Amino acid sequence: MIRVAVVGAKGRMGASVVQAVNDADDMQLSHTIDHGQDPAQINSDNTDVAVEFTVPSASLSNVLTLIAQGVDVVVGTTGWDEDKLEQVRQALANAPRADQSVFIAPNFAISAVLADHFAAQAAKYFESVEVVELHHPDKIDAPSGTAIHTAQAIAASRREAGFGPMPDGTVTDGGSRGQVVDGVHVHAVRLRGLNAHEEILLGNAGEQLVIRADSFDRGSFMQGVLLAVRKLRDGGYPGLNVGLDTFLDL
Ligand SMILES: NC(=O)C1=CN([C@@H]2O[C@H](COP(=O)(O)OP(=O)(O)OC[C@H]3O[C@@H](n4cnc5c(N)ncnc54)[C@H](OP(=O)(O)O)[C@@H]3O)[C@@H](O)[C@H]2O)C=CC1
Ligand SMILES: O=C(O)C1=N[C@H](C(=O)O)C[C@H](O)C1
Repeated sequence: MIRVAVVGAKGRMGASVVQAVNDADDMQLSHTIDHGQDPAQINSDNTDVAVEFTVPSASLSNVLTLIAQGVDVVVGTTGWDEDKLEQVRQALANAPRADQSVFIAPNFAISAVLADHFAAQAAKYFESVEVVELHHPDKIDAPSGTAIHTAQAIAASRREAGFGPMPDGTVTDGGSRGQVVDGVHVHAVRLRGLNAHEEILLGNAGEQLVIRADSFDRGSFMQGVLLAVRKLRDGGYPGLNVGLDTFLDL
């Protein structure tokens, strides 16, 4: 049995992970931790893998604590940048176990991971690309971590293809052109009734391709979360890995 701890267990995602672990034949829940509780209760004597879904302002500290406790960590919380990722790499270099793993995924839903992958492939064939993400209104960060990741993948693909900036004659902008991530405009919609959705719009003169992923409920993320837990428990992914495509044959 894989012993799994959940950090952020009372949250929307954390509660779904608790249920998914309880429903899995090969896993047992070791600890549930939420705001105000010390994640250092989790250690390598009681837990194999900790799953972390909290808030961007708390996630790095939780992950560093769990690394020091000798536990592998699967992280779904957003808000990661290169500086934070480097702190995780440094902590792993000094971790209690030589083969310790941290796995971070901007999105655990296969539809979103494939949309991201296809968008990067398609980006080198289109003059214009913009990203629209649409979420439930309780989400605290915008744009979504997934949309930032998608925009960065599109930008890398365009750079590789030797593309310059996209055509854009905008002169006045009160904010309606969205946030520019690595040269790609990203727009965020917050609407009651939505869960997690992303559209990538790609345009050439006279044609358009739209790639869209919809997560209608949080169950869509659970298969990816459990896959990551099993992969880390089986070993073979020491250090820091980012993105569910790490485990997929894309
Ligand atoms: N990678 C993926 O596939 C997905 C990622 N996400 C991301 O996951 C994160 C969580 O989302 P969601 O579950 O909707 O958010 P919620 O606000 O529902 O849950 C966050 C939980 O973390 C708790 N929390 C806050 N600070 C700490 C702390 N220091 N230690 C432990 N627990 C803490 C909160 O408690 P309290 O409210 O009392 O402060 C709350 O219970 C977000 O960053 C979101 O973008 C979401 C869906 C999918
Ligand atoms: O907060 C959410 O709900 C989600 N957050 C992640 C993100 O910001 O990309 C993943 C998914 O979009 C759901």
